[in-house]
Amino acid sequence: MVVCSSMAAWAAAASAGVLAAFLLFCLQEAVLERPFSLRPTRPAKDMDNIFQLVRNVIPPLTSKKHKGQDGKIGIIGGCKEYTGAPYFAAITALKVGADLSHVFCTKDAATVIKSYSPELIVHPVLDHPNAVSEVDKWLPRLHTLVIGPGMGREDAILDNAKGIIEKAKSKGLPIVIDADGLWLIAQQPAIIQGYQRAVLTPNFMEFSRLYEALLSEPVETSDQHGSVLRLSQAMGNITIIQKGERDLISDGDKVLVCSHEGSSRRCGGQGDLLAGSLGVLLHWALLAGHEKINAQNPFLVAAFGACSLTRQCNHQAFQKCGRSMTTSDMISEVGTAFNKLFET
Ligand SMILES: NC(=O)C1=CN([C@@H]2O[C@H](COP(=O)(O)OP(=O)(O)OC[C@H]3O[C@@H](n4cnc5c(N)ncnc54)[C@H](OP(=O)(O)O)[C@@H]3O)[C@@H](O)[C@H]2O)[C@@H](O)CC1
Ligand SMILES: Nc1ncnc2c1ncn2[C@@H]1O[C@H](COP(=O)(O)OP(=O)(O)OP(=O)(O)O)[C@@H](O)[C@H]1O
Ligand SMILES: [Mg+2]
Repeated sequence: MVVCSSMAAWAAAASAGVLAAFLLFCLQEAVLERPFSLRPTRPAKDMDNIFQLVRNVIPPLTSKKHKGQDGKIGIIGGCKEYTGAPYFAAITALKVGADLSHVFCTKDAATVIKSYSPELIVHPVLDHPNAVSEVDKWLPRLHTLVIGPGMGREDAILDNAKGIIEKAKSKGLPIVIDADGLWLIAQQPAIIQGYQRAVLTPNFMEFSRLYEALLSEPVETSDQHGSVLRLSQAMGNITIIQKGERDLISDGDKVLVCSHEGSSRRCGGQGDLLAGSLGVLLHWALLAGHEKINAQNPFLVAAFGACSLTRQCNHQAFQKCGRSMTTSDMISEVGTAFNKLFET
């Protein structure tokens, strides 16, 4: 599921004099790569079976819990043009296993999003003059925020998103930043730089924008591992998922690769599904505690879980629908995909 195929990573490991160790863990199903680390590269056997680490953080379903304990997720996004993206993220959070999913969107988008699903709680506040305080009231009751799907790029909304991020940071809330949230971060990286309870989930374009903003040079496309590692370091070791043919995940120290089989169908909305599932898995990974994840970085464990789940949903939906597959078809697969990967 996780591969070591980068020539650059190979060369870096070899030059560090640890080729034997590198070869050893390349042979295993799931490996972790530490290319370009200034410290000696060493195999991380404790993270070899990362699927198992994801399984370990899944909360048991028991009769002793009350509503909310398995996750209350907030999505910041949804405007006149984009109502699908926040819906995909919010409904995926519920289908993965969160108890409550809130969407904070503009007034225009709220009725539309509500009409997609009675399961979502929708707040038409994002273009309100008091948007930041309206959302702030809810933050103590949320476990994770996902900021950006379908948010749009209007200055007033981006300003509100900035204010919401600041409030969330002050409360130590885990934050996923995606889509237009990443547009904001590319303009003003300091908003999130150094806040290690955040995960950024850029697609190809979003990654390029962030990289150029932070490192003042174009992305080195022949060196994907090094690029994601450098960007994470420049962001102050925030976890970054670079989505693509293979998903590269880095916390500035390690690089994980998720190449779980998906399909060649690239309909819009798959990234939104990833962001919503990540919101829940982050909460679970942080709640589980160090022992359950062998003292690994919970943000890496959750990120790997969300990438593999998204790709498995894509794979299953494509088997059924082929070219007509859309993100809604993927969402119908969340339950079985989750079971197959993490509960069997
Ligand atoms: N149903 C809905 O409501 C949905 C709403 N969404 C929402 O849309 C908003 C904008 O998000 P985004 O991702 O479209 O914006 P951005 O990052 O500027 O990329 C746009 C352009 O980049 C290019 N491009 C992309 N990949 C590339 C590659 N590998 N290699 C090369 N080029 C590549 C490609 O350019 P093109 O080929 O069209 O010229 C693409 O069109 C945001 O709010 C998001 O949440 C979506 O979530 C979908 C579902
Ligand atoms: N070429 C590819 N082959 C296989 N899987 C891919 C490929 N490109 C992206 N994916 C997968 O699709 C998912 C979404 O990535 P993508 O780059 O489409 O995000 P996005 O552009 O933000 O999507 P959205 O349309 O929701 O905004 C990720 O899980 C990623 O692994
Ligand atoms: Mg996207």
